Amino acid sequence: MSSVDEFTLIDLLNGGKQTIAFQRAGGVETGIGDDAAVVRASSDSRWILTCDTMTEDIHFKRVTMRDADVGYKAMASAVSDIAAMGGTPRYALVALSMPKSTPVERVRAMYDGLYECANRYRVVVTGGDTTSCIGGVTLTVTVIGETEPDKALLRSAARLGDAVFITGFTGDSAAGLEWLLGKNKPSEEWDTDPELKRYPGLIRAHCRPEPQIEAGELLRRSGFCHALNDVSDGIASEAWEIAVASNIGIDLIEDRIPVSGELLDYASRQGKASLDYMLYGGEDYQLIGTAPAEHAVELQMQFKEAGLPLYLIGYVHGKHSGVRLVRSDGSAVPLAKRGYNHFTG
Ligand SMILES: Nc1ncnc2c1ncn2[C@@H]1O[C@H](COP(=O)(O)OP(=O)(O)O)[C@@H](O)[C@H]1O
Ligand SMILES: Cc1ncc(C[n+]2csc(CCOP(=O)(O)OP(=O)(O)O)c2C)c(N)n1
Ligand SMILES: [Mg+2]
Ligand SMILES: [Mg+2]
Ligand SMILES: [Mg+2]
Repeated sequence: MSSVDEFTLIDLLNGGKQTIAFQRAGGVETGIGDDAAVVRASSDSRWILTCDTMTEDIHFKRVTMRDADVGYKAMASAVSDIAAMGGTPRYALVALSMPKSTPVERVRAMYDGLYECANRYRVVVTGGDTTSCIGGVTLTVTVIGETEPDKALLRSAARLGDAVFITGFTGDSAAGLEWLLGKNKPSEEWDTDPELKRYPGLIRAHCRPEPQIEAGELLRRSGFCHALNDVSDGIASEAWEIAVASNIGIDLIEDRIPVSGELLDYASRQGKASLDYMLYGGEDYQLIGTAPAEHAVELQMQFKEAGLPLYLIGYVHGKHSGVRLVRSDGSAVPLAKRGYNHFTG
């Protein structure tokens, strides 16, 4: 596996001849390649289908997340891909694999967290599967959401003349993870230990991310939104996905990307650039997207009325040329398509 990165592997597995005839028929309007698939439900409704997995030691450790956080975040990350399509989450299926020795209290706590998130976003858990395994706990959450015909917000819809927006702070989750790993204390103590308590916002961003369902629905209803993606692997990687899928170029303006006070403080104390966490960290679950520049301010007003932030952080230009970062001095530097990748880093 060492020679194949995560995205090449997905293409390799799903691009073969045998997939073409049957797999691409049957009412599938958007197949593999976006945050979720879109399939025809009825003449006035579309289902949105997605799943996300959380695996012990890859997505969480005992020192980074409490059991309830693991369940909460497994649901939240899958719900986030429904937000990334502008959809409304409806149902979920949960697959759980765990070693035979797992204490029942641990699973109970995970499910408390999982249902807390499901209730918050009005998702009904309708089933799943449970197995034993060798190694750590794995939770896979499949979410089924809904939207109207032709309303799903795709990565491929960015157009020349669009502004690029983001719904909130990024980088906090990656910094929170680094902080928790560095302290190496039981995660149960993250809101009582005086030292851990120093960065509650960073820890919360990592352990209790908020999928942007309300923002996604507002973007869909506004009729202004073109492309949309959720930030699971870092802004750079997600902006690249929009640029490639839409065959356009994106310039992100460094000074416009919002940064939290806690991240600024944390990064400066570590002697690191906050921008590195924001661009390459991941697990933020904010929405990054594009809308025609002439409607961007109106969109911002709609967000303000709904009590939600929306930051304009860049623009779409010309032909496909990847993603660049415009620095304070006006220089534009190419951004690497770097971010979290399961098989390369
Ligand atoms: N093992 C797989 N088999 C089929 N499709 C997959 C597999 N893994 C990922 N995909 C699809 O590839 C696309 C990209 O996946 P991923 O990068 O995990 O999405 P996201 O980051 O939005 O959660 C999605 O459309 C997803 O459904
Ligand atoms: C212990 C630990 N190490 C590293 C990470 C960082 N990490 C793991 S997966 C991931 C990216 C998001 O997960 P992925 O499975 O790629 O979600 P998707 O893009 O499919 O939604 C990140 C940043 C973590 N959360 N926990
Ligand atoms: Mg996604
Ligand atoms: Mg994935
Ligand atoms: Mg995802």
